[in-house]
Amino acid sequence: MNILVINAGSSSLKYQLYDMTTESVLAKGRVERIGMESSILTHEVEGRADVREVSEILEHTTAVRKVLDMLTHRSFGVLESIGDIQAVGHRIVHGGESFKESVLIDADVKLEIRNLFDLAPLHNPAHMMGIQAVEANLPDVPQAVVFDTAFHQTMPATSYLYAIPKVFYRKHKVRRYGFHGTSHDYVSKQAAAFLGRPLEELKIISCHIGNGASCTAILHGKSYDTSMGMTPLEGLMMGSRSGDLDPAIVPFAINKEDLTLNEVNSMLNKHSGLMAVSGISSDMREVVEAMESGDENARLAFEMYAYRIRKYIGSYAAAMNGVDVILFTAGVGENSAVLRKRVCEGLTFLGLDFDEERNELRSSETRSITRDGSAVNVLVVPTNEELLIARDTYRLVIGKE
Ligand SMILES: Nc1ncnc2c1ncn2[C@@H]1O[C@H](COP(=O)(O)OP(=O)(O)O)[C@@H](O)[C@H]1O
Ligand SMILES: CC(=O)OP(=O)(O)O
Ligand SMILES: [Mg+2]
Repeated sequence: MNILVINAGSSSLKYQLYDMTTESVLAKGRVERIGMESSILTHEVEGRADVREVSEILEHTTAVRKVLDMLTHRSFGVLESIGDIQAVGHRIVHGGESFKESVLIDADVKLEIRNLFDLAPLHNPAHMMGIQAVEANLPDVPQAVVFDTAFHQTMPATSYLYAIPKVFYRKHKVRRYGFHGTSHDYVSKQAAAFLGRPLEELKIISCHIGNGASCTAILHGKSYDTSMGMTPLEGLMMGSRSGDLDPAIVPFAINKEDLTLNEVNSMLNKHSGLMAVSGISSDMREVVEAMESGDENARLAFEMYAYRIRKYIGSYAAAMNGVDVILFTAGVGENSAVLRKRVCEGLTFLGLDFDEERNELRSSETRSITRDGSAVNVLVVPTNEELLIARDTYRLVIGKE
């Protein structure tokens, strides 16, 4: 069975085509700048072709059409016809409290995703465009949705409630949801398999450090607490997001700088984090480069970023009364040895015996970066959200047949 996995953003659409008999990626790519003057489609076929096409793609339906054209292209394609796509799986950032697991799409599911627009105004409307674009192009193909929030639905009330009047939760579902759940779920299972130990026995702290970043305390295989909240703004310092801050700063900024609420929201989501503190970039590679050539603002940004991760690890070790495994994943977590080192340096009190040489080794496989015998295992685990989406979609579609 061939499954197309789609991660639709407001102006972008990433895709991967899986052959589920071997779980191999036949092709992948992304369409960027949808709705702008020159949209860019990048299409990759393992070891065969690399295509970059610039044209005008005004909306998601056309973007999906272009992707399908690419997948069946005479030279760059991997399919005879679009009839060879048997199912489509979508990443949905916000599933609220309605979705505790992945589901096949029907009218009720679409309505519920719409009802959640308020809780994820940047993400869910874009996902809906992706779903509708697939419906328009592949009307008979079953579609599944996989939620970032689903894995965290096991959190206890002590983790998910905010200490504010209950009416906000009752009336408006204001609570902590958590995100990157597909990734935290996948990497925690990979870690247990790597160590050859049952997941149900382990206390894991999973650090998904990418553009968006979150830490999750995974107690015996279930999410117990996580650093993102009602939206993906809470918690760690990120590329362009502030993470935790005193909420009193919001009215203060509105009064003192004459900003609107929307402007403050945009400041905290798009102009804060590494970007704001370094004054250079939201990209960790550029921040590290500047730091290494002596830039003090870049150093401060890096130090704050690492410190916040270490604080969350410490608090989650306390939350679970111990920790067996700390793991790093996603763009920064998988690739930045210097960041991992800085975070782990302050964790010797946990009995963590860091191995600098192992930390420096580059590999696309799961690996340990602590010495044998360390009381806490620190692992680097490559994430693969798309594969998990493809697997869930496959399971749901097969189950229905
Ligand atoms: N070698 C590297 N060293 C440090 N950071 C890196 C490296 N490679 C990638 N990154 C970081 O990874 C981030 C992207 O992570 P990723 O998980 O792909 O993010 P997202 O899926 O949220 O867009 C980039 O912003 C970049 O800072
Ligand atoms: C939820 C979230 O922050 O997603 P991303 O890391 O893709 O921005
Ligand atoms: Mg991501």
